[in-house]
Amino acid sequence: MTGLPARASCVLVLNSGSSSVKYQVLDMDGPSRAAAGLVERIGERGARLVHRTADGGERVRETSVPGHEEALRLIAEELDTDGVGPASPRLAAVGHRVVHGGPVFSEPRLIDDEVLAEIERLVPVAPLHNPGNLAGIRTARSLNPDLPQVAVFDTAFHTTMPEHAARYAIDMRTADEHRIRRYGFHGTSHAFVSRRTAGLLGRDPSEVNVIVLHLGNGASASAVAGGRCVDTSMGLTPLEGLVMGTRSGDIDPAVVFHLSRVAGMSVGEIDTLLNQRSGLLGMCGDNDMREIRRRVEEGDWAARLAFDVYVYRIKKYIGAYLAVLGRVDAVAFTAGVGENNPAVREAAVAGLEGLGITVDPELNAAPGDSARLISPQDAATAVAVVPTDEELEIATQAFALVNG
Ligand SMILES: Nc1ncnc2c1ncn2[C@@H]1O[C@H](COP(=O)(O)OP(=O)(O)O)[C@@H](O)[C@H]1O
Ligand SMILES: CC(=O)OP(=O)(O)O
Ligand SMILES: [Mg+2]
Repeated sequence: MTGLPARASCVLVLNSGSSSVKYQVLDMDGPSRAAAGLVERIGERGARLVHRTADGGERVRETSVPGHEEALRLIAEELDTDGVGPASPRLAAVGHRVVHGGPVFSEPRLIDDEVLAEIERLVPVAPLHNPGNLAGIRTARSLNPDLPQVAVFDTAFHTTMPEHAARYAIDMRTADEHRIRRYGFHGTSHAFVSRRTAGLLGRDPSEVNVIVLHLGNGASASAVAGGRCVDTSMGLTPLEGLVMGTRSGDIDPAVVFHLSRVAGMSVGEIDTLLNQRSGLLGMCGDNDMREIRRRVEEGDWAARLAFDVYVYRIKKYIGAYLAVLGRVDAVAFTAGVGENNPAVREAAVAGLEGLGITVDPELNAAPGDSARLISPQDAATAVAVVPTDEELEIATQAFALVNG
């Protein structure tokens, strides 16, 4: 990366999970990707870093990574080699994905001690996510205390939800005292994808209604009216809604009482069951859709049932959001499963032809890595595959914030 001018046009984006850190450096002059990578299995055996350079090169390091501090130090070393490390004058900011922003944060925020303390207070409602986000922020700050750190919240896009969509029908005083309401997550992705979908239709986001289906490891649906979120499937925590890799999504809350009273499970055990041992994994032993599809093709009964429950839930949300929006211009599939799995897309809209929602089998099956329509040309509602780019969205928001 020699020959580029040394000015602060780059943003380092960190998506710190409990056992992994995904990162990218984006040069906002392009925008173009200056570097990207992943440290996985932090605190476990077999930890490794995979670093990709702008010219398509790859460097892999297999080494012990006991915690986030060591992970970020490794990342900093690799980025230094490419001239875009945390001390480089080319960096304008670090943008952090923060999953839970609670009721306070509806916009990206420059991180100070107060913002950090609030993210910490939200750990109980995002136990799988906020602790990793915090570790990433603290370590990045210590590596270069002078570099602006910006938090971009998964919940921010959903703060436009009306009260009737955000409220649970429970005792109002209890709800308010404990800030219990539906917050929604993956908002950075829902915002990016709904906007891109409008672009694909050649229309302004303010004119179109879109149902976005973000189907990754975590999965959520949103109803977006004229660029604003009016409902989404995740709630107080990222457990509500669609069936996910390891999370149940919607269940009768009385299942929790039953597991406690009848099965004798503790709250912690039930939490682990619903968040980490349920969903696709709990139903068939696999949470990777590629593996599940392979098993379905072989006639595996458990994989078939898990698949059917997964796509049936998606279909129910499409129907619900059709009712919420009144008129739907497009249904957009995104994230790992949504972008790559034609069988899921086909099954999720099967039977909705009467509502104007259907896919063209050939377009749906055709591989591709850019935003594209997969519905028949004369369809009333467009169905689209729209790759998400949460990192680009985070970098864009962080860069805009530090540049006033
Ligand atoms: N080619 C593919 N076909 C089907 N599923 C895929 C494919 N590639 C990735 N996936 C699915 O995407 C999931 C991960 O999605 P991703 O959006 O990367 O999740 P996250 O960001 O939550 O880790 C994997 O669990 C896998 O099931
Ligand atoms: C909020 C959430 O579920 O995030 P992820 O998909 O990264 O687990
Ligand atoms: Mg993701």
